[in-house]
Amino acid sequence: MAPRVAVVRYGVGNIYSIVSGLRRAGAEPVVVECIRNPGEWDGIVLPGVGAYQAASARLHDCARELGEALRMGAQLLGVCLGLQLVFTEGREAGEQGFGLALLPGKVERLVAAKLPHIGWSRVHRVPGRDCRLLEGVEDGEYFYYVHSYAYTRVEEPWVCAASRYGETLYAAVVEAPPVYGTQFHPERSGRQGRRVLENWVRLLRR
Ligand SMILES: NC(=O)CC[C@H](N)C(=O)O
Repeated sequence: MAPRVAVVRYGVGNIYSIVSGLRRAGAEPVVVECIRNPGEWDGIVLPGVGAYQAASARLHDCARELGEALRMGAQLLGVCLGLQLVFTEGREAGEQGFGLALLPGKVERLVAAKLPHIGWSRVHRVPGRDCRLLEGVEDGEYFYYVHSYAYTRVEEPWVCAASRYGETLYAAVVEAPPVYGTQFHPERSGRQGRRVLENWVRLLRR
């Protein structure tokens, strides 16, 4: 039985590449506006397209049920914007927005000559930290990014891999079970991205 995964649609961008990536990774993805039946889900994905403020406003409408689903055993995967929404707050377009605060800290603007960062960057594990999403992936592999903001407290124990863009070193992979996230887009990162999704799906109860 394929694990059931809710893909929360809060942004305006195309989420169907993450839906097909999850299906290829062995899950049964269902696009939802909000989490209504917390016990129904083995996994919840916060996809990575859209603006922080709009997404956080929509997501707060179902933060309670999302938290209940995690308490009932669902695993969370935040992708790009979705990872950013896991933290306490984010700053985008000069405004302050509030995330789900599942992990402490804020998302900040990258320091670089050219933004957004659109393209492939190397992802390096943080030495000594277990990174289940990167199992079977070579250290220094390239993953695809589209962002201007990131979580930069790479010294925190839940950051298990990092990338650098411009002058900013930032979290590429975050793991604090049942919360997982990637700043890159695994669904747009070829075979190594597919492996990341397979690793996450494998964590879900059957
Ligand atoms: N892909 C995205 O939606 C990017 C997330 C966020 N808007 C950022 O610029 O970092």
